[in-house]
Amino acid sequence: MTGHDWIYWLFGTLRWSDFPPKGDLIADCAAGIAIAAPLAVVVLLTVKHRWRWLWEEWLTSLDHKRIGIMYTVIAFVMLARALIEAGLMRMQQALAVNADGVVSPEHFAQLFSTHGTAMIFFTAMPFLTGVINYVMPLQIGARDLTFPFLNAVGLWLTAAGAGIVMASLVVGKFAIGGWSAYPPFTETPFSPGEGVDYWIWAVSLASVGSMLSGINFAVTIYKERAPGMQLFRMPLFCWCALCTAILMIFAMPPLTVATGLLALDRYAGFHFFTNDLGGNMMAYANMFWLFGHPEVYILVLPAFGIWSEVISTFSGKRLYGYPSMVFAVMCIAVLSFTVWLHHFFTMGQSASVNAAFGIATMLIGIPTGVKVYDWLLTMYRGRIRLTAPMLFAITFIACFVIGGLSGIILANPPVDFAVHNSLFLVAHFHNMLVPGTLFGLLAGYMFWFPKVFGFRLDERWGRIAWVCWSGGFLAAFMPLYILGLMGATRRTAQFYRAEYEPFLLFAWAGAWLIAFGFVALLVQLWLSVKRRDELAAPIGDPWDGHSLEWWTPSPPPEYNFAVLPKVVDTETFTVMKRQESAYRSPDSYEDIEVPRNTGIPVIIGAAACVCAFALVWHIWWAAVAGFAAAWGALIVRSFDTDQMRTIPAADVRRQHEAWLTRARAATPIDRFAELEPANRGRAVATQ
Ligand code: HEA
Ligand code: HEM
Ligand SMILES: [Cu+2]
Repeated sequence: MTGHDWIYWLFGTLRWSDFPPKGDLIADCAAGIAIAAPLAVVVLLTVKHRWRWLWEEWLTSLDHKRIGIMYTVIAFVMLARALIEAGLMRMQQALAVNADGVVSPEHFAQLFSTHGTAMIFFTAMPFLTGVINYVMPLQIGARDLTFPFLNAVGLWLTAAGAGIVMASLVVGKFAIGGWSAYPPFTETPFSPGEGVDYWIWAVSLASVGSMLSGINFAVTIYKERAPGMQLFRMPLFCWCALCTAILMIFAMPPLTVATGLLALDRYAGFHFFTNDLGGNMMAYANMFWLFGHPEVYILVLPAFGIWSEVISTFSGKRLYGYPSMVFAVMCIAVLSFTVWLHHFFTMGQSASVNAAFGIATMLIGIPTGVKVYDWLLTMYRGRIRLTAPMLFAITFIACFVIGGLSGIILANPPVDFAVHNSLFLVAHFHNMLVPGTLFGLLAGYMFWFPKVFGFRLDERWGRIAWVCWSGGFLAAFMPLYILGLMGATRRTAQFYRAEYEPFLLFAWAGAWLIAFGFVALLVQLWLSVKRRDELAAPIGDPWDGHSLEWWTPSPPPEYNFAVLPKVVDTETFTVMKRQESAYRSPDSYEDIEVPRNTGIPVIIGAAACVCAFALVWHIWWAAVAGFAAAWGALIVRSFDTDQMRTIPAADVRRQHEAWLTRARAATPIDRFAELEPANRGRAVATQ
């Protein structure tokens, strides 16, 4: 064997030249941050002697609440990254009208590919999975998800995928084929090198993780509801979570298959999606969008659930038209599997096929409209409290209707031929994803934060964030509708028409405002942590809530409920408060079983990450080792018969009675002193 063979055997295609410096200032800064930030965390943890705490309390935890929080942390980290990329793209396009701008076309292509991938798979998905993880079991009166171990495996697979996307900042390059990675462009002849492989393995890990989460959520909702919690008594958020879960179960596998087949094409010389030897890229387009369209509803349905909770709570009213809301979500979920072809009207079907899918697409406007009217009617004559989440909700309704209507425009095949892949399309989908999904998740974060940590977030900075995000969104994306109609195409690094410039500059200013919005969120968090004693809300019901999660202490004990609630209504907690039975001592307590912590999911995630990284670089021995380690860890776990831990009834009683005593002693004024002074009067009035 020659020396060169040995290098290939050991390091695959990885060479020194794949490491920084890469000779490009922006790429090197990005690599620097991607190395320095985790290093800083490592140093901080070491200096503060926090490793054991992190491992024992967090990383190995199977508690759905902690897993939910860890998902949210991943989401925030990836949001920061994807926002920086978005800002760079806005800067490039604004500065590159009849000029070179700041990044090369190839770098620009990497930016929209990583931005799209990071936002969809590693920001929005972990965020919504995190919120469902945290809130859904509490709302249905359950002690955990049905499969806590599987839940942790899903988390660590997602983390592994995010790790792979982050690694591409430092080692080699990410794909330039967009978030949808269409072949034949992503086949080896057109995209040699590691970029597409990074995309394939990152997305594969995320897709498997999400499918596992979907199964877990659906089974939990079917099996773990508290006594009396009939399906039609579940809070609307749980219905949305259920429909999301079903979409995850059915929509993720086509993606896993599509990425798998693309991998076979690239690694083993298959021809599924090539233009010759019997391949057909349309098979990919169909599979990708068979996932991709339901995916956009996976992204938006949990947000619909959050909006429903936020709007009803801060309007001091029951949700208007609950059954119609439930049927609307179910209709949207079912219809979302019948419209995927609208993403490629221009790719050669007959006019009648296009018409069928166009009509199916437009039909989704009806159940969505039902929801919009129900939200408006929930607010109508309510005692509205304009807290930060509620302000986001109002912006959402106004903006989402505009984005929905632009979707209906795109659903007309002849019109779509004119604006397909233009900035009009980019405006449409950001108009759904930013005010719909992202604002929804941010509102959920602010709404449930006091539940999770026992103190509220600072309202003033919440409002500042709201102003920046809403104004920034409008400024950044409304000009894109106009640009699209003027003919500007998506995924374009440079334009040569001077009349685009003012709109692009305006959009860039919007991106800055959004960046301030993100900083405002960080300031809000920092200030709130500093002022946590003042903002404390330990009794657990800071907003005068309706559903069961507000009936536990904040933060809730690891077993969620000392005694399981008896559910009598969609708004059981409101009923309990009215009957003054919410804080009564139960007749008896029982021992509670909770899952023991285990490091195996972390090992599986780490092994999967190694395997994926090795596959990207063709380091076969490491890929096999990673794969074997992941499955080996799973097999080891299957022999572990001591997976549960019992919390004695006496401990449960002690903790619970202490909280009850405090809760009973609190007058309504005390309880709502947990609210910002401006809102206190109104909240007390709603009591
Ligand atoms: C959260 C994400 C999200 C959501 C909710 C939607 C919702 C909708 N989308 Fe969008 N869409 C995307 C994200 C989303 N989309 C993305 C990411 C892409 C591009 C991907 C890519 O190419 O990279 C895309 C692309 C896309 C296309 C492809 C265009 C092209 O490639 O050329 C089309 C075409 O039909 C479309 C249509 C619609 C429609 C009709 C809805 C409807 O669901 C909207 C329904 C809502 C309303 C209509 C408003 C409220 C209703 C009323 C007030 C009632 C009255 C109105 C009527 C009865 C009409 N979308
Ligand atoms: C909030 C500020 C955001 C800004 C300023 C922004 C900006 C951009 C820009 C400039 C592009 C490239 C458009 C082009 O092709 O010319 C883009 C693409 C994209 N964005 Fe965003 N974005 C934002 C938020 C989001 C969010 C929250 C999501 C998803 C949840 C998202 C998902 C996408 C996707 C999927 C693409 C397409 C990538 C591709 O072409 O393959 N974006 N964005
Ligand atoms: Cu679609």
